[in-house]
Amino acid sequence: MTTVVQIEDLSKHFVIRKEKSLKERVVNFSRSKLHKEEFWALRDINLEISSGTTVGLIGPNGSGKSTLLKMIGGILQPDTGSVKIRGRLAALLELGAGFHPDLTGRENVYLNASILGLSRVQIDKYFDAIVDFSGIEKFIDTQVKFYSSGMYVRLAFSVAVHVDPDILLVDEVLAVGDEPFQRKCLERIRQFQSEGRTIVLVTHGLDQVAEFCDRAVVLEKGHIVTDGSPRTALRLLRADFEEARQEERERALEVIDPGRALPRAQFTGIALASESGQTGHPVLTGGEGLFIAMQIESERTLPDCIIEIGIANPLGVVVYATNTKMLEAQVPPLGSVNKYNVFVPKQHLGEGDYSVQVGLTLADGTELHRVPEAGQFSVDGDGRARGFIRLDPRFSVLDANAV
Ligand SMILES: Nc1ncnc2c1ncn2[C@@H]1O[C@H](COP(=O)(O)OP(=O)(O)OP(=O)(O)O)[C@@H](O)[C@H]1O
Repeated sequence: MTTVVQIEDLSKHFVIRKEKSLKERVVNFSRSKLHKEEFWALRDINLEISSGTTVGLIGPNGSGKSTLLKMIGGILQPDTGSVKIRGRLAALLELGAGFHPDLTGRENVYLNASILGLSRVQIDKYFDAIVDFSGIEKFIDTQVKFYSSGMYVRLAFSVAVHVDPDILLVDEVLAVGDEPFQRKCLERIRQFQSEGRTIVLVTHGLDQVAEFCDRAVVLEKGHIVTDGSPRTALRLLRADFEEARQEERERALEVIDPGRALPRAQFTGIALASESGQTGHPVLTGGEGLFIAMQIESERTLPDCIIEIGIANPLGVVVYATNTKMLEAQVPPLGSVNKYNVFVPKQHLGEGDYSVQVGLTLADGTELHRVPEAGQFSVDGDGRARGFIRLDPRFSVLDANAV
């Protein structure tokens, strides 16, 4: 496979202008109300993308994903380092990028496609297909400043996929299209994949990354923190999101509950085992049951706690969840160290990898602790089916002489 995008030591900084406080102005004898601050949106990025791969750029808000995509697309210039591209590139970046608001849809198709490298004759040839795919023929002679955001994206995506690109860059914008159009776009992306084109996708739709990408690059604060299989990247990113959520929750609790009336109680140990005694990351075969052992430590006695357990698939979708209240299980008041065991006999999960998540709440639903990836296990299949549940269908022939 050849390298079609080569990024070396790439950095990009922006200058943010902030309003000074009155105190700052007095202390610095300054008349200006603004002060400038340098901000590195990307720092020392090294990335190689091979032809025919689909790469998802993911990460929290403001981590630099769109900036990186714009630099691959040549819209932004690097402050240090370089971006080298091999092949024709089409980009669907921020809303309206590449479109002139005062021109009509028709004029913009010609403008945009010619910027992307198509000749007038080629655009004439593709014009009807572009408009047809966009589904906005009624508005093609309207100035695009009167378009809704969905109409913009419909036309822009349609141009991008008709200019025969080797590399397609797609930012989150697809999300503003309606569901049928999004489905159509994703089908087109699949077609591009089968044709061996390269796609770089920025998205917050983590399920989409798991479904479409061969590789996921996680950005945080302008740095690449993970680069690898979507499963691993998603697991780490979700764990980071959960950690950030817990920290935010702690901070919010400090504000509403300064003396910390809310008790500290948390899971201090989780272990999984198969019915046959395999521990660590057990592999369950033939409907074998699963044991989940857990330990909770609490700083004080707590009555009426609810323990939750969930099983999630590799995309993070919870395929099963329950709690001690739903199970009508008695949880004695929490002491300082508490040990429990949950046994799931005869599980009916389909072949694949799963994770166990646990949570602890008070009876009123107040969350005390949650561990999204408390343990992992796999289920072995017998090759008779795909999917997340295991059924036992029976096939029978009703009439074989109909023809
Ligand atoms: N033109 C600009 N001027 C100043 N700062 C900018 C500019 N463009 C981006 N930034 C800043 O750079 C950082 C990275 O922005 P970027 O849009 O790349 O993040 P992102 O990961 O795509 O975020 P999101 O998920 O919210 O779309 C942000 O803090 C943003 O405010």
